[in-house]
Amino acid sequence: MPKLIDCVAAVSFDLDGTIIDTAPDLGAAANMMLVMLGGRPLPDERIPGLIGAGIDEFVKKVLQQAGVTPDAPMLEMASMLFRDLYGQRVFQRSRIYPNVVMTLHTLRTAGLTLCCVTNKERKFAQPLLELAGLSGFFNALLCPDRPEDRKPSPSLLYSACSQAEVEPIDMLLVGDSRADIQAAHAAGCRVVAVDYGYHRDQPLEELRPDAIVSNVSEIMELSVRPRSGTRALRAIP
Ligand SMILES: O=C(O)COP(=O)(O)O
Ligand SMILES: [Mg+2]
Repeated sequence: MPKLIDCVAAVSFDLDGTIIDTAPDLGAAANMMLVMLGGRPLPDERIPGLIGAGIDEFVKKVLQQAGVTPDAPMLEMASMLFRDLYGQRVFQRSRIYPNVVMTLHTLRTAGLTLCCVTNKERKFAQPLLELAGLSGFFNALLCPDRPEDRKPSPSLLYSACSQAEVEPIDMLLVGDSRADIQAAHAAGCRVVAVDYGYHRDQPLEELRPDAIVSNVSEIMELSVRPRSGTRALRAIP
């Protein structure tokens, strides 16, 4: 059986919860924001489940978890404060997940085009990848310029395919959330989910990703077998 990785020409990686564990810095900025607003910090373990739909949504959930239901002006002020605090520490406590560097290196060396497709704003995603030493691996970084472009919209993946000059079926997305799987299906891309990200409480199996792995390096070992229908190949872990 052929390997999945030999059946695609490009691979897109989600950022938060897939290649970098950003929860420590997001949590630190969130807790500084709460304290500055007169609240109490949240326990670290509450942070990962709040990440995934962009900063405004993250800040809203942080405030709600802290017992505050923010009105629009308060949310705007808190989001500004958070952006300022997070911008000062995007890669202080955050860590690259195991085998990510080796996997990106191997895929690039094999001639695949690599994209980073994230709901994170570019002004944080770009310096984060640079400080982590990962930006050089990626041919393109796709971030939502408009809220409606966020995954689960296929919009960013369409842009990634266009920049990589590949058809959607020749693009594999690796991500940690339901939004990643839904975006890939909507775009017609293949998708592998990682099980260690920020959405461990959300069942990923029922959305039928092509495979679920516990380490990004496993994507290089997945096999595929022919299948009828438009999604002609399916990975077998
Ligand atoms: O910043 C977020 O909200 C999520 O980012 P991600 O799409 O890289 O997981
Ligand atoms: Mg993610």
